Amino acid sequence: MSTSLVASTHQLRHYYGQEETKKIVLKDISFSLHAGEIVILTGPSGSGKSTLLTILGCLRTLQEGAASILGFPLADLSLTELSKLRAQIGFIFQSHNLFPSLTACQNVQMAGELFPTPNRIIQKKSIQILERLGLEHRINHKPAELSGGQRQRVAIARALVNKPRLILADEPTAALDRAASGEVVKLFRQLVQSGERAILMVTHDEKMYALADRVIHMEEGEILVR
Ligand SMILES: Nc1ncnc2c1ncn2[C@@H]1O[C@H](COP(=O)(O)OP(=O)(O)OP(=O)(O)O)[C@@H](O)[C@H]1O
Repeated sequence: MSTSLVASTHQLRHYYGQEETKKIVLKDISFSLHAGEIVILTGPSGSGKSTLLTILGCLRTLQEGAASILGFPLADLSLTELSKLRAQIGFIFQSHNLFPSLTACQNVQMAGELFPTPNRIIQKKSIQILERLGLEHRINHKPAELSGGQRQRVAIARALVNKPRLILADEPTAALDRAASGEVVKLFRQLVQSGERAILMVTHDEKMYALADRVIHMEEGEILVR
């Protein structure tokens, strides 16, 4: 396994609310994620898992402590730099936010278009990953014409098409049947094999546990097991 650091935090704290409603939800979180690793984040509902994922994904502002993603300390970045960094992170969240007016293929291509790659290559890659995820018959369908599990697979294809170095996932296989979730597990394994990228995910899927290098357990905003 490579030792290059993909993401790290040092004494990260996060609060919601203000004054009398202010509540701490992340308490001095310090951890590192290295290239080549698949790490699972567990913990009861409300323990702070999603908050941590969204901070690492530059979707939520860093409040206290330090976090560094792909070598960039988040506190030092401008909004433009943060959005460039965000484009290098693959997100798989439960609310998949597909564009309703675009087909499955066009939704995946949108992610590819963030980079200066010729359109035909992006289209080819988008089709390849959709096929890989068993959606070869749904490439030109719009989200409303797809089942929940198919929409989830389009969202996974969109998150992975650029082969991001950091992949953040919240229950990526929850809406999938056995075959589709098996395909996602294989895809994740292949993605980290090169030793260039890392995956941090919240999951209850046993197949993912078999794949993981480490499990981080959170309770009430703290990391209990490293
Ligand atoms: N936008 C918000 N405003 C106020 N409080 C929030 C907000 N989002 C989350 N919280 C609270 O912060 C705490 C941590 O929530 P978070 O969603 O990070 O936990 P979680 O471990 O991901 O939970 P789950 O497994 O249910 O998704 C919870 O007490 C939650 O109620």
